Amino acid sequence: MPTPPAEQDESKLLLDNLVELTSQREQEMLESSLLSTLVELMHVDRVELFACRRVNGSPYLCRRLEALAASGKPEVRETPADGWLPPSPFLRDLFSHAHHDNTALLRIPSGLCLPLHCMGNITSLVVIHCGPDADVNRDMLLAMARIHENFLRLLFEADRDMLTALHNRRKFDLRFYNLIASLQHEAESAATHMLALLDIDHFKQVNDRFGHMVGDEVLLLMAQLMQASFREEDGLFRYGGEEFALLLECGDAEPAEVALERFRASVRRHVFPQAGCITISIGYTRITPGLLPDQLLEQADRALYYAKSHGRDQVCGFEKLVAGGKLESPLIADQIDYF
Ligand SMILES: Nc1nc2c(ncn2[C@@H]2O[C@H](COP(=O)(O)OP(=O)(O)OP(=O)(O)O)[C@@H](O)[C@H]2O)c(=O)[nH]1
Repeated sequence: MPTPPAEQDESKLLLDNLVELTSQREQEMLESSLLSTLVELMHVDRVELFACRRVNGSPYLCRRLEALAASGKPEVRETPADGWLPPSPFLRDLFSHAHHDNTALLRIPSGLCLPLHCMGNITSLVVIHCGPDADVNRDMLLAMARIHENFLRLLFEADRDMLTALHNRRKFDLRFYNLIASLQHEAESAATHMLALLDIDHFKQVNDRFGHMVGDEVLLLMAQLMQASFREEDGLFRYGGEEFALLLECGDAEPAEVALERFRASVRRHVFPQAGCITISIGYTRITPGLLPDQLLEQADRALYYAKSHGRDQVCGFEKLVAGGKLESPLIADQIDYF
């Protein structure tokens, strides 16, 4: 029996949305695609996404995205940040009891709440504003959530370093290039952005004296110390081997310098099992709009090289070294090359 035209339209809409959903390569794009798909398939006016995280074991939510029905494709936009807030009472149970229940779909006063998981944690909540009594296709909704989660896991694995679980070089490149592109478009950025390169001192000796497994453990512990020391929104990456990259945002350069120096001192105080005392050297530079990614990386790398060749266990800023006459200004180098 031929399929009725209305069902054909629904199936085509579903397939088109699945194609779009699965072609995304970034978490933000994947989420925006899911919201827009849900608005279309559920025939609702509004779907929202809340990011979830735990601080000292307690869950917090932050409203991030919303999709609104529009003529043609739904309109997806970032919502103004309200900050991280504890979940409302009817959502609290979700985080305590139903945490591992992958089929949870909650009725809430405004409609439905669909939790999304990645690596065993609820990473976001989707709120579908369909009213309390809407008749919904539960199976289809849950299937969409599972497809989204599978792709999220693939993205998570593609973006992470296997040893430390920090973001990897691929993710760094993407984040760094996007940041530079966004700064080019802002006439004057209110925030200061810093790029720092961090390298473990004499790491070869750790491997040589204690073996690669202990070396690997030092890398893993170093990543955990970084996560405990820097803010959630700071970008922390394993750049390669025993080198890490950081992207920090702050009001001006000084707090970033203080944070880097505080981290260097905390590593120096830390006693690593077997390897004992380990030090790090850090080179950083301000992400000045107009400079290319390679130029900025070279500046941070020159500051790191300076730290390494002047005793290690220190934090050096490129701009300060130039101002102090300890490194040649890139402008002078350019002029020499040019003329
Ligand atoms: N265990 C372990 N070692 C690694 C890994 N990646 C790189 N290394 C080692 O890191 C060491 C880096 O050594 P070098 O580049 O000579 O630098 P260093 O000994 O840290 O000396 P300085 O940087 O000059 O202070 C090499 O021995 C690499 O084999 C890894 O994933 N695990």
